[in-house]
Formats: sequence, structure tokens, C-alpha cells
Amino acid sequence: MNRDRALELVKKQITEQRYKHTLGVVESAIWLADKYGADRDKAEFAAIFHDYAKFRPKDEMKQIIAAEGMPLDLLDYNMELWHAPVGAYLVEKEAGIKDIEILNAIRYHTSGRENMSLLEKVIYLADYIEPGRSFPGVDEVRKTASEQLDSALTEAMRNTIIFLMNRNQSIYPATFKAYNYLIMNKEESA
Ligand SMILES: Nc1ncnc2c1ncn2[C@@H]1O[C@H](COP(=O)(O)OP(=O)(O)O)[C@@H](O)[C@H]1O
Repeated sequence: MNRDRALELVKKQITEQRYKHTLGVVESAIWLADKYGADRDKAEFAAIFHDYAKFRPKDEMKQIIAAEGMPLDLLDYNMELWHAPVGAYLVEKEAGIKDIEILNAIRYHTSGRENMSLLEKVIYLADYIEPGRSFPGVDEVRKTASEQLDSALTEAMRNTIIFLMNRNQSIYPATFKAYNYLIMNKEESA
């Protein structure tokens, strides 16, 4: 599949505003991929498709999570988390994307996970820092992203955890695990 066809498929699934966000994530993902040596084409496709399932009905997402052997504890947490694993499933099924690295980058783009691949890190971070984002702290993360990938990822996860805590929301444990893994496996140069 080429880039234009992929964009066309995604455009049908999401709102105009979310499509703009997607184009921003593509730009940031390619920038990060080039900077840190990830596969540029895979980064581009993962970014294009990352929010594919964002507007699927809640019941359809629930049904897919249960039927496709996804972690059932997802259903106990923020439903904003669901579109990521459901997206990975639908992108394979409906768009025919088979590359497991691309699918995993989509699957973990909201929660993160322990021991993330380079591509997973690139997509998680690109989603956080894309040019359309304007929340507090994003400029600091952008600056760090231009210097050290894992440090930027750690900052983005820390901000997300603090953001959720300040709103009295529960936090899906995969994000804590991802954060702990980064802290506990930090390179001395980081
Ligand atoms: N570990 C988590 N537990 C619960 N909610 C989370 C967790 N990580 C991220 N979220 C929330 O999921 C929502 C959607 O995340 P994401 O898909 O990255 O954002 P967006 O829809 O803005 O692109 C955000 O509001 C974020 O706060």
C-alpha cells in the first residue's frame, strides 16, 4: 500500500480535526525516526494508522477486546485506552497491514509498555509532541526529544501519569510499568 492510499483509508475513519492531528504525528514520527534510526516507512505507516479506531463505537471496541484475546483489564480502565489495541486489530483486518512492528506501535501508542521497541517509542512520543499539541509541558518534551529519546519518553509518561492523578483518574498499570522500566534501565549517558 502507498502513503496516499493509507491516508485515504484513515480519513474515512476519523474527524477532520483528528486527521490534522494524524498528519502532525506523521511529521513528528518521521523526524524522530530519522533522528534515532528507526525505519522511516514503518514510522510513517504506524503514524498514519495510529488513531484508526478512535471513533469506533464503545460496544464494538468492547466486543473486539473480549473476542480477540486482548487484556480484559483494559475494560476496567479509561475507554480512551481501547482504540489503540482495537486499532492494531482493525488495521490488520481492514487495511491489510501485516507488519507486526507497525501493529505493535499502534497497539501500544496510548499506554506504552515495558521494554518498548524503537518504533513503539517513536510513535508514542510523536503522538505526544506533534506540532498541533499545546498542553503544558509539551515544549519541554519537544526539546528533550531533540536530544535523547528515552528521556523524552520518560517525561511524556511522567506528565501523563501526573495529569491523570491530578484529575483523580485511575491509571492503567502498563504506563507505570513502561515508566519504571525506563527509569530502571537508564543508560548512564541519558
Ligand atoms: N495509563 C493510562 N491510564 C489511563 N488513561 C490513560 C493512560 N495513558 C493515557 N491515558 C489517557 O488516554 C487518553 C488518550 O490518549 P492518546 O490516544 O494518547 O491521546 P489522544 O486521543 O489525545 O491522541 C488521554 O486522555 C490520556 O490521558
